[in-house]
Amino acid sequence: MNALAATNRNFMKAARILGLDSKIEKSLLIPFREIKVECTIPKDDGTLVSYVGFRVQHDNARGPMKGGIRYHPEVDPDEVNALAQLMTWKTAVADIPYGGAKGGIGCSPKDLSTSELERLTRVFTQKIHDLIGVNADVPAPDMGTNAQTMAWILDEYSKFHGYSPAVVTGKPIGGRNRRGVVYATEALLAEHGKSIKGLTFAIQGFGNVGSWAAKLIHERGGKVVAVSDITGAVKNPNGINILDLLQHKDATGKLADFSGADAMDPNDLLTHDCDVLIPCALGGVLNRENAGDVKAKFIIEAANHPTDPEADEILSKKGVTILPDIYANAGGVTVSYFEWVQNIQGFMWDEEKVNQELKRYMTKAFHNIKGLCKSHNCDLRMGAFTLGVNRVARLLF
Ligand SMILES: NC(=O)C1=CN([C@@H]2O[C@H](COP(=O)(O)OP(=O)(O)OC[C@H]3O[C@@H](n4cnc5c(N)ncnc54)[C@H](OP(=O)(O)O)[C@@H]3O)[C@@H](O)[C@H]2O)C=CC1
Ligand SMILES: O=C(O)CCC(=O)C(=O)O
Repeated sequence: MNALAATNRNFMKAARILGLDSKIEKSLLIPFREIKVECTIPKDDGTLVSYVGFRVQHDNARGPMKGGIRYHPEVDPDEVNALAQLMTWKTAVADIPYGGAKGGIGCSPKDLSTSELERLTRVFTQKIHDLIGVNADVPAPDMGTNAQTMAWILDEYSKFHGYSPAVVTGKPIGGRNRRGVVYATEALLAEHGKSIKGLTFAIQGFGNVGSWAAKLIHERGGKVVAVSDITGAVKNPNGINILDLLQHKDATGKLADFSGADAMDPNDLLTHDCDVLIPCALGGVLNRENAGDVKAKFIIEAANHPTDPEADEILSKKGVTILPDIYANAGGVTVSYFEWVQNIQGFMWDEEKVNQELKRYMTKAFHNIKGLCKSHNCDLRMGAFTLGVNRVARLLF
């Protein structure tokens, strides 16, 4: 099922639980605005190449629209739409004053030089600069983009509007705090009388999100027994030394050929023997083909929409507990909110305050979701969706 159909299906399920009026349902399914732009740049050898960029602004009932920008060959309008809608529910679940948006460019960032990426980012910004803004729509990194991409957007945007640091988050200053997935995991495990220490973890993706999750789990005494990226996968039943693996990836750009673990087929990562599975890469990776073979008892959706609705049903029948994306990875946008607030106020927080506040937001959201699971007798995904959808819908009309 495509990402948009799957996201709409989850939204409709939540709308039915909440008894939403069909007119409100319809207005929440239709995005506020969809932008599609042509981005042509000269390559380093002087030849011209054209890309298509998207920004979907889903809803702004709760505040400026917020969401990442993805550079990936599979970026398409339906997927960006789905991701933008998920941002609306995610920011509402986290209870931060934002709506939802998402953007992307259909390109292979690894095949572009740094100066080509810079030109592409600047052209994209030129095309959308009058539709984003500190109080309108605030981009951030997602797959294939990073702090450098955000710095280029800020610089290009500032040429048109004056220096406006709060127009993007995930900028280089101070780096990006990525403890949210681990705080969410701890909240779920505590509910089941467990902790990270001593449990086994398999992690798909070793980029911005996956490498941080792996590092923090390793630091807390969890055993990361399998990790994959696009170049391959590695496993070690005794636990991989993640600090060594990070050094290896830094030095070689890949996980493959790491001497501290055995190579494995990346297709087996999601069904690897472990207590907790954390998808941190693409959407739709858990589907009816592989869901029946999943061995983990817990799935933490650090990626956006990694589980399609058919897999959701299969996994639920198997008794697997899924911590849904709109809560599990909400730490990223919550820290974006802290960055935006600091930029607007011109007042800097220290890292301890960021961590404390993030933990407070994540813990509160978890308890709010659990409360709704109890009152609606539903799973965590519907607990999170009903929480998010209701917080938006109650502001309409
Ligand atoms: N960045 C953020 O702030 C947030 C991101 N997310 C979501 O988390 C997920 C990951 O994002 P992020 O970490 O930023 O992206 P990155 O681009 O930093 O990392 C993606 C990782 O996934 C790997 N990967 C790509 N395709 C595959 C594949 N087919 N099999 C295994 N691994 C693969 C990449 O491999 P390689 O390293 O070899 O390229 C890379 O390690 C996305 O779903 C994103 O939407 C959610 C919330 C916030
Ligand atoms: O930090 C942000 O603003 C957005 C992060 C994002 O794109 C996501 O949560 O999927």
